[in-house]
Amino acid sequence: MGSPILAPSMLAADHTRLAEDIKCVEQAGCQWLHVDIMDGHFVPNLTFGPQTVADLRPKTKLFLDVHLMLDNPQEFVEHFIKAGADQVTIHVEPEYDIPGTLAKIRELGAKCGVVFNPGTPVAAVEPYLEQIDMVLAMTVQPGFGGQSFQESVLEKTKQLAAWREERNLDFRIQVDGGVNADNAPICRNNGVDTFVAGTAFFKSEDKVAFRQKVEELV
Ligand SMILES: O=C(CO)[C@@H](O)[C@H](O)COP(=O)(O)O
Ligand SMILES: [Fe+2]
Repeated sequence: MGSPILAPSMLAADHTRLAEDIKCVEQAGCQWLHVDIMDGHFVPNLTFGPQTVADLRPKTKLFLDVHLMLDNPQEFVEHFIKAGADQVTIHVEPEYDIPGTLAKIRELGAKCGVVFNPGTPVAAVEPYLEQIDMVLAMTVQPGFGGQSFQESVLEKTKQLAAWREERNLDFRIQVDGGVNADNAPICRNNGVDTFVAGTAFFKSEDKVAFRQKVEELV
């Protein structure tokens, strides 16, 4: 299990002043920034495109963790990696060439991961575990920030952690949706090492303390 990492989600930032809000993420001592890309088809919402990532890239050294919520991610991974994404995660629910897309992400020099929704069986990601750097277990239905954490998903992160250990694999296990400083400990107890937090991070008065709680430093 990797050391705990907090990845604040840019979705909950002020979209008219992204560069300033990203400075808050850096000042909190974070290493990662989670960037949600939505297409209005796979999820009923729209967010950012490759241009946003390209414009942010020279402004920050944060590890850009790009979560693609697209029906056709295979058509966009190259654009996001060329724009500066450090890692790209792709959903397993749409029909497309998932192993080929993961291989393409790696060839283009980024880390890769797979994502599954709360209603998707954990078995859907099992075929890719040897090919990835991270599995993202959604703890809300994707599309919007500010929803309630679905604790039942942690049975699946526990299963992922068991597979990781039994097979001597080395992927991170991330949760995304409704994550806060109160539910981070139960996530950690179920194998999670990477925590996306949008609303809870940006609303917290003391962002350094928030990070320290989630990363188990206090
Ligand atoms: O991918 C998504 C939503 O689809 C997330 O990354 C959200 O941005 C998390 O926001 P909070 O639930 O933490 O407010
Ligand atoms: Fe996300």
